[in-house]
Amino acid sequence: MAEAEAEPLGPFEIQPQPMTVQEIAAIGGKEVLERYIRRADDSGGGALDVCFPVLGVPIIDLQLLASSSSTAINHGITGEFLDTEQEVARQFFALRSEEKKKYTREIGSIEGYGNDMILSENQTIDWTPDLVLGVKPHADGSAITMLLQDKEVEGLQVLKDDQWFNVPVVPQALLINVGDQVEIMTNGIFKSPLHRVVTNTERERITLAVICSPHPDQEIQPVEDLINETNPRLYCCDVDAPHGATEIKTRRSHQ
Ligand SMILES: O=C(O)CCC(=O)C(=O)O
Ligand SMILES: [Fe+2]
Repeated sequence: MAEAEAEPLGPFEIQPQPMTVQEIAAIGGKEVLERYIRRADDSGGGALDVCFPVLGVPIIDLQLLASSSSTAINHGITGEFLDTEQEVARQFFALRSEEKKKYTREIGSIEGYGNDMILSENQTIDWTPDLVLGVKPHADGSAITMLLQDKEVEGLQVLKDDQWFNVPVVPQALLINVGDQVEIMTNGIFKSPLHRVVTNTERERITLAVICSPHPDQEIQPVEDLINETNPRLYCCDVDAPHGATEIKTRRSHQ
């Protein structure tokens, strides 16, 4: 097929370009051009000649996220649900020891009742905080741990700058603890804190913990983009090697 011949371009008018605001200002123009005038039906908000309230824009200090523990509120879990969870836990621990032992944790399992053994129903322990710790100093081997702490009774302590600090109770907030795996993945930017729980001679304390971890077969290592000349790799990818996940956990719990 023969190619269509291009139509010769006829004379065309050059449309005058509207002046920019800067050009108008430069020649001292005072009149507001029609196209800049806000019409009554322009969307949003009503009159412009009023005092506007200041919007509270939250400031997120990202540095705080790098601190080892943080408290999450407005997490969307209802207070009623959290109270029920805590009540169920309380009821379970109030059962007779032989009942609880039916749910004893099996060797190698992470599910089930029991940690340090109760030797007899009549066993008494002096819970004086100087003598007995509720939970020994450790860092969590998880990626993150979420703790629903007892609403009234403190006990959790975190080691910072060689000093133990009490973690305050914030009812129905979730305490998010960075675990060893996130410490490794962030190449040490987020630190997995050493923590422990002290006992209370007067009052019972119940904390619920949700432990979040990748699959045990999932090899973890620092994110490559976080490693550079100024931030060299702090952890190897092989968990059996020095500074691997296993090592960091044991090193910390023996400190
Ligand atoms: O009881 C607590 O508040 C902390 C428990 C804890 O450290 C843990 O479950 O790893
Ligand atoms: Fe812990």
